[in-house]
Amino acid sequence: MIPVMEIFGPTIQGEGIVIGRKTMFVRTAGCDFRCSWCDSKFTWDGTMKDEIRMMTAEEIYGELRAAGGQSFNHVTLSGGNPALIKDLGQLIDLLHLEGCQVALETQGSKYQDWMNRIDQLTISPKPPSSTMNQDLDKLDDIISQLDTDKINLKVVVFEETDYQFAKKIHHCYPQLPFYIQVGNPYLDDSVDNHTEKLLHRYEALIDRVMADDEMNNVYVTPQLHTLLWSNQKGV
Ligand SMILES: C[S@@+](CC[C@H](N)C(=O)[O-])C[C@H]1O[C@@H](n2cnc3c(N)ncnc32)[C@H](O)[C@@H]1O
Ligand SMILES: Nc1nc2[nH]cc(C(=O)O)c2c(=O)[nH]1
Ligand code: SF4
Ligand SMILES: [Mg+2]
Repeated sequence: MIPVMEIFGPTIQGEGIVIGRKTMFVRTAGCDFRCSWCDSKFTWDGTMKDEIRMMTAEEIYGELRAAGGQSFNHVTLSGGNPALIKDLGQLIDLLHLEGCQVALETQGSKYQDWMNRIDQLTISPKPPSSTMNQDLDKLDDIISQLDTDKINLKVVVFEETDYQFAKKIHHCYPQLPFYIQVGNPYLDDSVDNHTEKLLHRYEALIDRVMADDEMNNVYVTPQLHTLLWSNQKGV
């Protein structure tokens, strides 16, 4: 069984290596981290615990089709930390059988043997501003068990210490595609539009990377969905 917090889409993947891709989302409940700026706290802080549903892979697939019809062939699994859930392998296999590609977002704290069956696996180690103390040996152990052609790294940056952390991670794994993503501090879920402020922060991060001759092989990205829809749920 899989603890599901929400199923939504089709929408665009707003982040990372498949940014812009038409995709459905399955968001699992529960996380082993507590990032200070987590934009999906409702997956772990108890405020929406009544909405968690224990579902089989078949039930999730049925709901994806009910929401998206035939209008998708890509599904993103996020959370919370979907890597906590052993049974997710059944959903990944079913989605593949049904002709869908599968992406997954995780922070690199847990390994599952289904990870090598993900088409685009994004690992997003947490920088100092998150207040998490990412175990870099564990991260290394996980990365060493994965196919390098399937994984990419994404580090969120709010401040200079985060930027230095991002650099360190990139230089540990120069062979992996590296995404540096601007942090969003505007986490209220009102429909207030924070686009202009977010674009300023994005531009500042671009300037930082452009001036740095040790960060040439990187992608600097915003959260596209956040520019469009702020931190609304379900988009
Ligand atoms: C909500 S997390 C869920 C998956 C997994 N727990 C993780 O952190 O990778 C999905 C992505 O959103 C990023 N994220 C979370 N809060 C953010 C924020 N306030 N600004 C920018 N990115 C954020 C995370 O770093 C991660 O890359
Ligand atoms: N559109 C959209 N793109 C996303 N990329 C990563 C997301 C996430 O919360 O993991 C996310 C999300 O919540 N919505
Ligand atoms: S690891 Fe991901 S889901 Fe968990 S608290 Fe951090 S950003 Fe949120
Ligand atoms: Mg999100």
